[in-house]
Amino acid sequence: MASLTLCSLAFSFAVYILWKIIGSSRRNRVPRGLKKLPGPKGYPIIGSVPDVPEKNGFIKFADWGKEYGPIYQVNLAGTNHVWISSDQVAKDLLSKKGSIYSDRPHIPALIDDNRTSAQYLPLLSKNDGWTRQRKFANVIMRESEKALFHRYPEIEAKRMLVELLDQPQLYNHALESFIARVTCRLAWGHSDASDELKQRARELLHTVSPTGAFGNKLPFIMDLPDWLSPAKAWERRRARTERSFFEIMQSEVEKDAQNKQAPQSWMKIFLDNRSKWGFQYELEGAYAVGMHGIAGALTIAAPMQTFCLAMCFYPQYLPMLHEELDRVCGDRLPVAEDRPNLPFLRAVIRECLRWRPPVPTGIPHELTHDDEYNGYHIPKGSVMHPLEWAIARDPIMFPDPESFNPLRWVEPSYPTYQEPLTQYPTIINCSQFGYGRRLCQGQTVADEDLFIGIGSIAWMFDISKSNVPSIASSTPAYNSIGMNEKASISQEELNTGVSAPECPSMEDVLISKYTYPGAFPAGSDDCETEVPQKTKELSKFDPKNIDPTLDFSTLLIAKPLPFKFDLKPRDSERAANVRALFNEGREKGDYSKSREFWGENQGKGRPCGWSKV
Ligand code: HEM
Repeated sequence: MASLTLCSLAFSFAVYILWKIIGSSRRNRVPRGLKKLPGPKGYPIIGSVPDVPEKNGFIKFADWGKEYGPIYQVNLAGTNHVWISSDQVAKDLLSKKGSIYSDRPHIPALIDDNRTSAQYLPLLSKNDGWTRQRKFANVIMRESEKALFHRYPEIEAKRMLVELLDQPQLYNHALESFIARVTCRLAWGHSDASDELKQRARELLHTVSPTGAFGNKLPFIMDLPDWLSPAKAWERRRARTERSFFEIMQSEVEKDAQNKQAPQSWMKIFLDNRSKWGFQYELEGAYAVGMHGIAGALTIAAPMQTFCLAMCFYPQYLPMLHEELDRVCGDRLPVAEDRPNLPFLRAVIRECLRWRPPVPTGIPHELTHDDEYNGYHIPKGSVMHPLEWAIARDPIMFPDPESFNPLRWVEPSYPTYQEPLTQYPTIINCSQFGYGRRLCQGQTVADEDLFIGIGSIAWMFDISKSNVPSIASSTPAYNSIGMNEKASISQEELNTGVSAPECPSMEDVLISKYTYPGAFPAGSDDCETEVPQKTKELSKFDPKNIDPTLDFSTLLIAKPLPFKFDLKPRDSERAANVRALFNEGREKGDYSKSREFWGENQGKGRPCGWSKV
């Protein structure tokens, strides 16, 4: 049996390698009169894979951009990847030639083909499924924007602030929960499933990230039977759980709608106009809505975490933000209508996205026909990366690009300044949302969440680098309905050190990424038992030399890893007001408790449930 297993493994691997060699030699033929794009030479078969570090690989790609120019190519395990570090080149190709540059590459680690299965809109090929789902997405986004997102961000901001007051050391958890609850309400009308949504987002991110699932590194393992391939079995369970979750959510909203009790949501819009969308089967609507939920839950917390980081390392800007917020809002929290009057808040948000782009490598497009650019040949099938990290660091457009400087958006002497200040700066249509026909569809949701979320935190708190460990808020953690009492995201995201002396030090937290993250219940006292152990891999990494503002997670959506800082209410009156507002909301039934979907231990050992990531 064992030898049979080994033989089939060796055979699959050999076929895979042969296929890669044939494919790559075909692609290497450059038509007469054209040049090959420059780029690193790499090794036979595997190309430049060993030269790309797992951590902050985007910096390596940006460095190659400085060496080889604004467009270059790299062979990664037999696939031709083209990296673009200039906004102009990205526009010339991905936008102006959108008809051939708008496909998506295959993601081998997914159990169903991302290009054709109509499950993952952001990953679909440029086909009919993509067209009809994008049309649907346009409608749901327009409707939500018209309704000021049903004020969900403002409602949830109060709960987030109370969580931050009570347990500042779990700031990452509070920020992630804020985003997941708003997105959950937008998708299905209530926040009950926000923990589940976070977990679905987390697992999917692992599967689709080149540095995540094993199946993306060694695609042939996805062709083996499940019993021979634990990574494939893991993915099958993830996909089954995702489908089941989306089905449950759809059928619940349908039931509520029949009883005339369904609040406005993207799902309700789908159900109210079912025949209009042209979806092929009922579940396509469940996926179209669910995927927007996941896309939101994945991305928007990253700039909020970056905001905390920036305020610690560039403290000169927080008083300016406080001044603007106090002048415009006084003793109340910011609301949607304040947008035209808060240009500096918008500048800070815009700068967070530029300084630390949430998707630093961009989401790749695939080229469907051979093309030519400035005398260079770009072969069909190339995976095209608008490298956000480098694009946002163009020194002409962004002088002193490594510095966090929101003034570049509000002072006329900077090239990025734009008027009128009632509208600009804005994050809408910035390069961090991509290019051409695949432009991000959730921009307005992200804009609103960040405006209200970051605005509320800045209105309420002083944020500063932590020098001496201080004691957490004297108010005991709020443990009643509506507050989040359990872990729903990884240790990496929860295990922060804000103002909690007994929690792991920053060094411990840095080291923690080398152990596999597990759940760390919010509110649990035994931080010490969770201090991660050093592992062998630590030899690759010296925590003492890392720039703390560059300590990011390694998946496709890069988030600053938790770090230690002080988060203190600016005055007790604000804190009391927000608590009173939250209590009022609770009494009205505005805040529901998060719900478990898969039974005990999040479905451990069952066909559906949470998987370790
Ligand atoms: C700060 C937050 C966000 C960032 C930085 C971001 C970034 C991106 C990027 C870079 C792309 C790929 C664009 C391209 O291929 O050229 C994308 C696509 C997409 N985003 Fe976002 N996004 C964010 C929030 C959201 C939200 C809140 C939603 C939905 C509620 C969303 C839904 C989508 C969808 C559906 C696509 C796929 C479009 C397509 O492939 O046709 N995004 N996003």
